[in-house]
Amino acid sequence: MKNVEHIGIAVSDLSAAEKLYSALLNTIPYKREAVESEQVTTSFFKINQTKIELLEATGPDSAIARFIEKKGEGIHHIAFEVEDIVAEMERLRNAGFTLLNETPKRGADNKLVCFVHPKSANGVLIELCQEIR
Ligand SMILES: CC[C@H](C(=O)O)C(=O)SCCNC(=O)CCNC(=O)[C@H](O)C(C)(C)COP(=O)(O)OP(=O)(O)OC[C@H]1O[C@@H](n2cnc3c(N)ncnc32)[C@H](O)[C@@H]1OP(=O)(O)O
Ligand SMILES: [Co+2]
Repeated sequence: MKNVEHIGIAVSDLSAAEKLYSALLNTIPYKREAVESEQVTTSFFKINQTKIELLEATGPDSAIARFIEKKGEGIHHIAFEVEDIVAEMERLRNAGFTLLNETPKRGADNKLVCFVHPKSANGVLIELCQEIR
């Protein structure tokens, strides 16, 4: 793992959350991006080497919609940057972690991503992301 790439926060109203986090962080989002496969729209703030990713569901089957329904708005996941996501997935599988996708999938912000089940990580949803070079 190289660094904490972003912290994902589930929000019900992305525009309202962007205004709030712009005031809180004293900066504005550097990008908004829809990820249709995840039924989310994301908005990214950059704070030096780490980012905040706000996520709003765009459909009822979205993981974000289910999360907010069950737990309300809040921290949804922690994403770590990795050099080689395929090798990291293999390492984690061999170490007994439950992965939520067999192969890396296209994420936001020009990344390949995969997720580790929260039950494998003390109740925290973990995302691995590798820059698409
Ligand atoms: C990829 C685009 C973007 C990016 O950065 O590039 C993103 O980050 S997209 C983020 C949204 N997508 C995902 O989260 C995909 C991976 N997530 C999943 O596959 C599901 O959300 C899953 C399996 C984590 C939970 O699925 P579901 O909610 O349908 O199942 P349950 O409600 O039965 O939950 C099982 C168990 O896990 C607990 N849970 C659920 N979500 C979280 C969470 N975010 N953090 C911690 N714990 C979570 C839930 O409470 C259940 O626990 P239990 O004790 O049984 O109540
Ligand atoms: Co994420």
